[in-house]
Amino acid sequence: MSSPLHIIVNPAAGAGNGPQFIDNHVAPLLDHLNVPFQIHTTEAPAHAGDLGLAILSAHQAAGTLDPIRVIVVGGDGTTHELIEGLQGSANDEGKGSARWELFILPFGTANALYSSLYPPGSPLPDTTFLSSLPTPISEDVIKQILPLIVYLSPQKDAKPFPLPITLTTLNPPASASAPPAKAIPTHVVLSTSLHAAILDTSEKLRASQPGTARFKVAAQESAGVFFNADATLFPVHAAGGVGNVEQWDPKTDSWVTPYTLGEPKGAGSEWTVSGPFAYFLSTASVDRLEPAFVISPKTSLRPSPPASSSTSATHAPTSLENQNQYIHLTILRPLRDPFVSSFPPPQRSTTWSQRAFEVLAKAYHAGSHINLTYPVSAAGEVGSESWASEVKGEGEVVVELFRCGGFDWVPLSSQSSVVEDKRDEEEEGVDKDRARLVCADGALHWIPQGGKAEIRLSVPGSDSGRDGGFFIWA
Ligand SMILES: Nc1ncnc2c1ncn2[C@@H]1O[C@H](COP(=O)(O)OP(=O)(O)OP(=O)(O)O)[C@@H](O)[C@H]1O
Repeated sequence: MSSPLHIIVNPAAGAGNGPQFIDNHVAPLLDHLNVPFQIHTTEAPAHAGDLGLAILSAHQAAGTLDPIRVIVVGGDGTTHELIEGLQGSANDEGKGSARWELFILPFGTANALYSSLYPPGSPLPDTTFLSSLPTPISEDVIKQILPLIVYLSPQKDAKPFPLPITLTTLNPPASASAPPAKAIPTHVVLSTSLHAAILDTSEKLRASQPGTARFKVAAQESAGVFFNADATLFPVHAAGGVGNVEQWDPKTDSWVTPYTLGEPKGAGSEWTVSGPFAYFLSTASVDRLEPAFVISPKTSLRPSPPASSSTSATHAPTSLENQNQYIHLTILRPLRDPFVSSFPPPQRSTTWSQRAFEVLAKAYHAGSHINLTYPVSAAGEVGSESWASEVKGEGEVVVELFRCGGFDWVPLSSQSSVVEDKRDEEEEGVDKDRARLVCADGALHWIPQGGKAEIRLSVPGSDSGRDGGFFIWA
């Protein structure tokens, strides 16, 4: 008998209707198609990881070489907890680590991964193979089970994509004698600066504002904060080749050698990005954080369409892209703004805050923020026409978009130029310099004082059915 499909459902995610949806729609569908399955319900935070470990044990005890297939019914946080719980544990007694194939169903609040795989308006799949169901399946239900339909469809040429996992290590200063820190896995985003600060505030608002509106309230509070840090970007080193650090050039619509940074180091392959930063977000898997907020529009887990010319078909970065080997960074550095830097430090924060909203609002317009350029001359009133960003104009790009294989984030200690955030002062023992704040798929962590975060990418092999790691059906 083939291994069962496992369904991990989080009754606390999103509007809380995952369990009912499984009972009403998924279970009858699988029963009808004679697909064996087991339902596991999370009972508390982090329980998805324990459930994953129990599934792994049962799978190993059964001695099967099948992949472990799990339908995750929840938000990005539920998948994150499953992956985090399994980290370092998937060793199959020397036979290689287990291969996990995930089907994410969008029952969280933001559903970043699902809406990146299926942006609003995506074409619906052919579901004629479901026409024998006693009750016809509605379009609304189909839109929530798209990965499952790909898998269950009789056309069996589909296969899951490798899911890149970023591994973040929060290291104390080199002088500190601490045991090596355990890496934090993320499958959606790893961020610092404004995005992490927004999550920090929005978690505090979760009880009073369960919907996505709380993110906007939190953004108002932190949009003018400057985060003092340096980042170093590293190239991709993968079996598929080496991929240099590159920067998106909206004027030519192509990836090019970084052009807003100084000179590279490390034999020309490593690049330093000096702060202060306002926004710093990395992802290897999603182009959006919610259906309409397309913050990293060049990121996709789906292979790019075959290139028309044979030269570009064998080009290393394209193949690395198709193996999901790049981390994409979306960066805003406020002092690159000619208006902001023309003001004395006390007024920079409020000036920048308006720019930040101007830019991030454009992410809601199909990710068009990456095409913005600063006006060439820093004249005119803040908020006026001459202050506004242009689209692919003559000035410097507003958003710096890079792709790389990994990076270090090194917070610098608070300095007078940093706008310090005073809101958390009631928290005992926590340093208030929020450049040390890191958000890993919505979970917040602090980099030790004087230390740094090291972010590296782990991508499962995609050529052999028995390769371990996480794969995703879509
Ligand atoms: N039985 C439970 N009771 C309470 N909390 C739970 C339970 N099971 C899981 N959780 C917690 O629910 C939280 C929310 O889940 P999840 O992040 O998937 O949904 P979300 O926050 O609504 O959506 P998204 O992450 O897409 O924004 C998780 O962080 C998890 O720790």
